Amino acid sequence: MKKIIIATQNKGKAKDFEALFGPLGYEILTLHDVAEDMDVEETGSTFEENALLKATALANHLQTIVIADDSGLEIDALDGRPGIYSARYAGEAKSDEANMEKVLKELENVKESDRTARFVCAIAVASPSNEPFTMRGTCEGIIATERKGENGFGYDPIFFVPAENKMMAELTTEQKGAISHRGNALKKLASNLDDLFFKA
Ligand SMILES: O=P(O)(O)OP(=O)(O)OP(=O)(O)OC[C@H]1O[C@@H](n2cnc3c(O)ncnc32)[C@H](O)[C@@H]1O
Ligand SMILES: [Mg+2]
Repeated sequence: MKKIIIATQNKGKAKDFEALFGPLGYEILTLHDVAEDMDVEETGSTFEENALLKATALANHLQTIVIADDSGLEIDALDGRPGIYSARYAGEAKSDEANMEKVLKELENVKESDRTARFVCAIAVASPSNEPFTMRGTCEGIIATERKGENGFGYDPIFFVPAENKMMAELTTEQKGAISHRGNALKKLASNLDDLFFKA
């Protein structure tokens, strides 16, 4: 099977990518498979900058083409926070539970019509020989007042998707991929995957 390497430590993201790439005939490898110890500092000020940092570091290390994803949740009532700090919003321990708790508390007195938010995903593609590039996908939603659903990861249990009339964590991985920020970013790449990764 053709393999695509993703520079991520996040198992939830890896699962999303497996559902997106699997049907196209690709197997996913992550940092756990190819460079367990690699931890790139996310010092950029945008999703794109951070995705480029992660993809370029691993592409240089492995001398092959690599994808990275930098993503997060932008909440309008919080001026776009947690944004690029989504993974560590409640502290360096990177706890999904604590992050959701913090968001729910900050929105305690915010009415439903003002709880609009979006997931954002920047995907970077880097290789040793070509200029790296990025693409962005988004997914609009509303922050609920309590958790619901068992699927997904991160903020999925508090993110209501009006288009599906369900929480993100109530969707299957396949359903999520069809409407998610990650799926929408990848759609821009999918048409020329083979050209990019497996040029004869
Ligand atoms: O950097 P890597 O190793 O890829 O893993 P990470 O979890 O640190 O990833 P990011 O730096 O891109 O931070 C993304 C955070 O945004 C949130 N997030 C991103 N995509 C999400 C999704 O599809 N569903 C729920 N939360 C998501 C979640 O808290 C992630 O930890
Ligand atoms: Mg990260």
